[in-house]
Amino acid sequence: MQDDAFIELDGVEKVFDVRKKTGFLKRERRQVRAVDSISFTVARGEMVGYIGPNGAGKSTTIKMLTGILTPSGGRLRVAGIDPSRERKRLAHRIGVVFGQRTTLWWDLPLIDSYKLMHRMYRIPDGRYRENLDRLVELLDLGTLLDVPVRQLSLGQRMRGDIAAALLHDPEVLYLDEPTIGLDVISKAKVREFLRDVNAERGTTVLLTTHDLQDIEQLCSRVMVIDHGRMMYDGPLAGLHEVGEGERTLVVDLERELPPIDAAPARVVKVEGPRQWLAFPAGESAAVLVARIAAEYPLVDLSVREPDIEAVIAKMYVDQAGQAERADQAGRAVS
Ligand SMILES: Nc1ncnc2c1ncn2[C@@H]1O[C@H](COP(=O)(O)OP(=O)(O)OP(=O)(O)O)[C@@H](O)[C@H]1O
Repeated sequence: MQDDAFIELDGVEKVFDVRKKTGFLKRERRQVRAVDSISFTVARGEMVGYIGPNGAGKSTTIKMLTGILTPSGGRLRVAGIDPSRERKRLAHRIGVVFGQRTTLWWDLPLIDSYKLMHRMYRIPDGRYRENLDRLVELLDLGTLLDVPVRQLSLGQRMRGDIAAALLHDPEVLYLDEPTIGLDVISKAKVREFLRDVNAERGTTVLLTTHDLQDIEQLCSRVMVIDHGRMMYDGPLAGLHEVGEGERTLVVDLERELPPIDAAPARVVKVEGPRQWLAFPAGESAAVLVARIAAEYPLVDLSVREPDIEAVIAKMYVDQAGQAERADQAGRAVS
């Protein structure tokens, strides 16, 4: 592992047991491998994007990093601490913002949530006041402190949540969709603030988002996860290589069996009798299927194009479309 690694994951897995009702009094047990042998390190002071399609395993990873969930396997450390074993000790060193949910008290004025956090985190009085003043100024919260949280707009609430996550000077900040639903101006404010916190305080930031502009404007590195597996870890500019040249064959066998042996295809995931095989795009799927069918009890199959590539392409197309529409609107006005 890197010496300056602040966040370290080595072969981390999370498997959920899911029970599904399949009939009257009949339930079927199934395992969902939400995070599948993920390894990465983040250095102190780095700002890294963590992206992927819905259900890819991003939130599950963040929940393990905060200690809310215990990994099913592998090794995970944040600031040298095992999050699930020492959740309280870690809580003093991390800040979390879930864009879709608030950590603030809904019916209380914003300032009362901060006062409660002051006590909960046992922040020394001087430090609390200094941080509060700085955050109120930077996030433009002055006129909002006496307003009950439920009366805040989404953008105001988000700024309130970000301040709450930073009051105790955490060394690492996990942001799960911090700009979701915000207008262009609020997005710009939040991004500018995060850039400053990272630059001035050296706060390590892990950012989950569906908005590639968040990544473009904030992160020099991006990690892409799909079906619980790391697909890409590198600069944003290299993203177009993700998934290029590979397709996936999803095979349903009659029963659970050891991973299928069909080189050059390789098994990338197994869930009960279902196996996922990645194979070079240039190979014939029909030949591969015939080979597997001759040796294994095949029930069903499908060929999938790389999901992540499609998702990222879609993100780019959506954003290019938005930029074009904004451009056209701007031209119409002028
Ligand atoms: N508590 C749980 N019990 C069972 N399955 C779960 C649980 N939490 C997550 N999962 C499953 O694990 C997989 C990964 O979910 P996760 O929420 O981590 O994805 P995500 O990448 O954050 O998605 P999104 O972008 O939609 O928030 C999904 O298949 C999800 O249904």
